[in-house]
Amino acid sequence: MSEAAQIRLERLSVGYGGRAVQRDLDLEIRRGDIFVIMGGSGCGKSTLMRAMTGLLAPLAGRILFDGESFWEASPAARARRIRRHGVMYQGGALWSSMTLEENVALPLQQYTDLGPRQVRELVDYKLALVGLGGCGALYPAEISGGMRKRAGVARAMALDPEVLFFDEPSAGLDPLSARLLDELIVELKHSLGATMVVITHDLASIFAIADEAVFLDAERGTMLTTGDPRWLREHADDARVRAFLRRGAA
Ligand SMILES: Nc1ncnc2c1ncn2[C@@H]1O[C@H](COP(=O)(O)OP(=O)(O)OP(=O)(O)O)[C@@H](O)[C@H]1O
Repeated sequence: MSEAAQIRLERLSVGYGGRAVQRDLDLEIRRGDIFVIMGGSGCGKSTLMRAMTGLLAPLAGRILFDGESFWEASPAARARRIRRHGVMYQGGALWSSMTLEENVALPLQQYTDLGPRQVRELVDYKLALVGLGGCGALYPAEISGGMRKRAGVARAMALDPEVLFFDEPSAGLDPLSARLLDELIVELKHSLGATMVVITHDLASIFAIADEAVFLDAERGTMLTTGDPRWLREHADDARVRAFLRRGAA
C-alpha cells in the first residue's frame, strides 16, 4: 500500500446471495482526496458503498483502511472503525420527529461522554459549518431538500470522521442546490482534511468535486478505469468511460 493511500480495495467482489454485482475491484484512495464512484444506473455503486461502510460483507477480496482489513477484523474492531467514519445517506436520512439540533446531537450523545453543554456547542459549530447556523430548532419537514442534505452532512460530521461517505448527494436537488452542496463538499475537504468517498452519476458534480474517480461498468461487472475524470473524459482507453463523461456534450 503506498504511503498516501488511506483506503485500498484488493480483488474485491461485492454482491448478493453469492452473485457478484462488481468483482475484481483493485484501487487506492489517497488521504484527503475526494474520490468519486461513478457509473450508470444499477452498476453497483451503492452495493460497493454498503461494503465499505460495514453494511454488506464482501463476497471475496479485502477492504483496507490504514492498512487494516475491515472485514477480517473482529466485529468489535470493525465497530470501532465504523465510528471513525461518517455517512450521508440519500435524502439526509434525518429523524423527522427530531429537530436538526437533536439529529446532529444524537451520535455525540451515543458515542461520547460529552456533557450537554459541550454537545450543544459542537452541534452549533457543525450546523454553522454547513451553513445552517441558527436553524437548529427547525424540524426536517420545515426546511428545503438542500438544507436537509446539509443537515445530513452536519450529522455525518458530528464525530469528526476521518472518512466521509456520501450516497448520491445531489439526487433530488435542483441544479443550484446541487452546486451549493458540491461547494460545501469541497470546502469541507479543505477545512477538515477528511477523505471523502462520493457516489454520483451527476456529471457537473463529478467535474466539480472529484480529485479521482473509478468507473464501474454494469455490463462487465467490474471497474473499467480510475483517474482524474477531466483527464479520463479526453483520454480514457475505454470508449464507454469517455462516452459516460461526455454525456450531453455537443
Ligand atoms: N438487496 C439486494 N438484493 C439483491 N440484489 C440487489 C439488492 N440491492 C441491489 N441489488 C441489485 O444489485 C445491482 C446493483 O445495485 P446498486 O443499487 O448497487 O446499483 P447503483 O449503481 O447504486 O444504482 P443506482 O445508480 O440506480 O442507484 C442491481 O442489479 C440491483 O438490482
